[in-house]
Parts: sequence; C-alpha cells; structure tokens
Amino acid sequence: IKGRMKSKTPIQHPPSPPALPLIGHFHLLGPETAKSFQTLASRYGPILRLRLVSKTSVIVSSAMIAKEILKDNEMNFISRPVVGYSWFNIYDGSTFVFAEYGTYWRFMKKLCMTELLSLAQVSRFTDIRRDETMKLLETLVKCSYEGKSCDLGKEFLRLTNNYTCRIVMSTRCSASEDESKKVWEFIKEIEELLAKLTFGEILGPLLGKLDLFGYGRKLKTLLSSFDTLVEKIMIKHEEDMRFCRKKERRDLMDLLLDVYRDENAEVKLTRKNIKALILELFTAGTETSAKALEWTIAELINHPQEFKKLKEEIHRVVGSQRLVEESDIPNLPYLRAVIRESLRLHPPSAVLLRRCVQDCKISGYDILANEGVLFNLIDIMRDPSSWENPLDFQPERFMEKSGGHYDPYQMDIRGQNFKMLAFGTGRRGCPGASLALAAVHGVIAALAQCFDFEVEGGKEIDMEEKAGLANAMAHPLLCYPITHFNPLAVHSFHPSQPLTIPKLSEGCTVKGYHIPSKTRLIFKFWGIPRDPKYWENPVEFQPERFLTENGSLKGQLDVRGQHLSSLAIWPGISLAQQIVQTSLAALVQLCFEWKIDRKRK
Ligand code: HEM
Repeated sequence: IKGRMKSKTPIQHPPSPPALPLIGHFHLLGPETAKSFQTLASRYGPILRLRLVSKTSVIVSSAMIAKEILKDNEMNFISRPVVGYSWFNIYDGSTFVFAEYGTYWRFMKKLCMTELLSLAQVSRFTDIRRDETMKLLETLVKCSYEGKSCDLGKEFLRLTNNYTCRIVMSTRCSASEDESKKVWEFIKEIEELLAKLTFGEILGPLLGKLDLFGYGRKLKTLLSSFDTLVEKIMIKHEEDMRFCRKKERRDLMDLLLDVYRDENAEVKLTRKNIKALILELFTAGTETSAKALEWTIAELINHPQEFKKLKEEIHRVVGSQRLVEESDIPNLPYLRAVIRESLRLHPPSAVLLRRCVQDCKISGYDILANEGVLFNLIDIMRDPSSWENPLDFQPERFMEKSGGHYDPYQMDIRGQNFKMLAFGTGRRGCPGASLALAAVHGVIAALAQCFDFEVEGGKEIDMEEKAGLANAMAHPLLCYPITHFNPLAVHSFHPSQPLTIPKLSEGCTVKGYHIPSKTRLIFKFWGIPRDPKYWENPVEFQPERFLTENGSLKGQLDVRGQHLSSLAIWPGISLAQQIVQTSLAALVQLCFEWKIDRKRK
C-alpha cells in the first residue's frame, strides 16, 4: 500500500495467479518445482510474479525476457538474492557466490577467471582428470568382467569430487587420502542440508531463525568441522612453502595463499575467504559436473543410433590403438553436440538466481528493488519458439546442416546465446565452465570409446527428474558395462586382466562343443602365457627369453595379439607400454635402490 501511495503511476506487476492468505502461491508448487513453474508459465506467460510465504520472486521462462534482463539490464541484476541459511553459515559475509556486486566480488571473479579456473590452469590439470578417468574405467572394466551392474551416478560423483580435491588442495599435500575423503563426505552432507534449508528459507526470517527442524544447527556444526579440517590442510601448505618442500605442482590453495600473503594485493584476503571459496568450488562444481555426465550417458543409452554415431566419430578420429584424450575434443564435433544437447535438455543448475537492485521496467512490467528473479532454465532451453521438437534428444541440431561441422553460434554455451543458458551469462556467469566442459567431454568420450551399457531386462533408462530444483535423476543410473576397448590391460608377466570378447555375435562350434550366440568369452591369461607348451620354465621370471643371443628383441615380443602365447595386451598398448616402460625406467635408472623388509620376505 505504501509503495502504491508513493508512486504517481500504478505499479504494473507481472501477472500473478490468485494467492492464498499467508502462504501466497506456495500451494501451486508441486514436488517437481521446475514443472510447476512451467505449468504456471503456460497459463500466465513467460514472466510472472509469485509470493511464497515471505518471499516474492519473479519467474522468467523465455529467452527473450532473459536477454532483456541479463544483457540489456545486466548491472541492475548482477547481485544474487540473500539466502535465509546465511544465519547458520559461519562464512556469511565472506562468500563469493553470494557476494554483493562490489570490490570483493570483482577481485575474486578476476582471480577465478585469470588464475584459478583459467583455461591455462585447466589444461595444467589435464593429467589429474585423466588419472581419475582411468580409475573410473578400471571400475567399469571390473564390473564388466564380473558381470556386475554399476551405479554410474555414484561413480561420477566420486570422480568429480576426487579431481576437484586434487586440483584444489592436492590430496598428496594433505598427507593422506583420508583427508580428501573426509572433505568430500563433509561436502556431501553440507549440500544435502543446504538443499533442505533453501526450501525452508521461504518460511521467512522468523520461522527460519527458529530452525524448527534443526537443520541450521547441524549445518553450523558441519561447517565448523569442515573449517577445522581445511585449516589443517592450509597450515600444511604453508609449511611446505616455508621449508621450500618440492612439489609436483602448485594447487589452487597455494595460489590463494600467495594472494593471502601479498601485502600489495588490491583486496586483503582472509583465511575465512579462502575456506569459503574452497567450499563453494566444491558445492558449485562437483555435483553439477556429475549430473551432466549422468544425464548425458543416460540419453546416449536410450538413443543407440546417436551413441553409435558418437562411437564411430571417436573411432574415425582416434582409432583403436589408444584412449581418446581431451586434446582430441576439438576434432570431435559430434561429441560436442551431444554434450550441448544434454545440457540443453537437462541443465544441472535448473535455475539462475538474481536480485533486482533498483526498480525497473522489464517487458512493460515493474520489477521492484530487492525482488528475486528466478530464470527457469528448463523452460527456457525447452522453449518451442526457440527449438524445434524441444523435448527430443537431437545432437544434430547443433551441427551445421551441411557437412556435419558444428555451428559456432549454436554451440556457444557461455552466455551469448540466450536460448542456451546452462552456465548462466555475463559477468556473473559460471567461472568453472572450462573445467566442467573439459572433464565432461573427456569422460563421455572415454566411456563411448570403451563401453556399451545394458540396462537390466533390456529396458530403457527411466529419465524421471527428482523432486525439487536440483534437476537430478530420480532413480539410480544402474547399468551393466560391456567392455569393447580396454585401455588398461598391460603386457606383463602378471597380466592385469583376463581377455574378454564382449559377446559372441553368432553361435559356433569349438572342439565339438556348441557355443550359443551372445555367450561372453573369457580367455584366462594365467593359463595362456604360462602354458608349458609354449614357454620353457613358464613360471620363472626370465626376461632373456625375449632376447636373441646378440641382445636384440625376438619375434615373441609381439604382444599385440599375433603371438597367441603372449596375449596379454589390448589396443591400449601404446599408452600402456609408454606408462609402464617410462616409469619403470625412471625408477630403475634415476631414483632408487630398493631394500626388502627381510622379516616380511
Ligand atoms: C556442468 C557443470 C556446471 C554447470 C552446469 C554450472 C552452472 C552454473 C550456473 C548456471 C551458474 C550461475 C550463473 C549465473 O548466475 O549467470 C554458476 C555459477 C558458478 N559456478 Fe558453475 N557450473 C558448473 C560447474 C562449475 C565448476 C566445475 C565450478 C568450479 C570448480 C563452478 C563454479 C561456479 C561459481 C564459483 C559460480 C558463481 C559465480 C558468481 O557468482 O560470480 N561451476 N554455475
């Protein structure tokens, strides 16, 4: 009323459904919040105003209005709404993601874009992502040989948490892997609590502060334990610097500590700022990237034609002698189209949150200062006026019509294309996009090259979305990997894997026994390379057996499968041999002599 009396012209709010006393429009939101917004948008238009108990928010569901707000009025919508759980956040006032637009936020954003998460930094950590990807492949190969199913969602979360831990604070520097495991156990619990508190927040400050369900107190305790652990890791980093201990590489914590100690820095960072940022890098980066992986592989499993096309592209470009690398990504346009299509249909952050700084007009409606604005990305990126058959998974839509090249404008996912806002846009857009994209492309390419996936009972993956705004899959992504390219098998006296041919396509007869089609064949390496028919003293370690008298290599060294008595290798040979030979040579030549603990034999 006060607002109306003050203004000469009546305020023209965006359309709004009838509200109930006290709870406002709360009753109109179903468990699938994004879908409820969608239903309301189809009745009231692409911009509408909702009151949820104590909070008033404007909901935007069209690319055009998103552009008007986020591009034409960027500075007026550059801050984020204040979140209720700040009462329980020990880092309140020190965070980056929810920082007001101002000197601190600008300083931190620049630091993220030019140092911490810059393209150069992301490529410096390629080997860490590769290493973690190999661990994932190893798990899947194991499941494949044992005929066990695998919860891919869990594995993806483990992968993104692990490489983030290593990039941010090198598990090796933190003395034991236990510490990194603890960090991500904290993060998991903190994320769960934040989701609960974000929902409870709409109850308003009075009820919110009462903390009826006790989530706030639990969050405070968890954050304090996280703080103690990260402080310990920080002290170790500082000791390493002080005593000039040699490190393989400098991680993000080292870079942040440099700024912390820099007397001339534009902004004096506190320890609290550093810890808050570390927490936010985890909460903003790990689950989002894991969800992107999960949705993409689920779509590919449900779309065998597209999956096959992706495999063929990788085979054409990379061949079958080595594992696909992140450096191959520029030459894999279909892969890039697949990732974009998955992010379009299933944005891991389903909404963008901004706050209006000063009263302004958008599409003829008044948006008032301090009103929150929520951009429903699912609606925007499935808008039929922007996308043909918007609900279908069609990576081809990102390719130019002729010649299968990609269309650079369509492919832009960093915010200049307002139909495609998976990473947000403008100054407040996601600074982790390069890291996330490198990881997601690398992992999906490796999975497509190495595996097929079967769902129990030959069914399709259920693509139902979980309740709430998290845009996660409602059901665990359980499937059976079938290895058709194993990059891990290494030639050695102790072959690491049995050789498996995924499935026999047609039945056949071997030595009088009928083997029906679809049987999985396993060749036991223990048997073949130790067969006394082929090898003298087969269980003795005698490298000389591979050498001629004048010291050159014998034909038997062929480990690529022509020599049946030495079947230990798979097409990952070049990579595998390089890793094993170079590390072994370095260990022997340069570094160490080994002593055995005699008591233990
Ligand atoms: C597929 C993975 C990811 C997706 C879909 C995603 C998406 C987003 C979105 C939509 C925003 C809000 C942008 C806006 O308001 O315009 C955002 C912000 C942010 N993201 Fe990401 N993100 C991902 C991965 C990452 C990673 C790996 C990191 C860092 C390790 C990260 C760090 C951040 C930070 C710090 C912000 C806040 C930026 C600010 O307020 O200025 N994100 N992200």
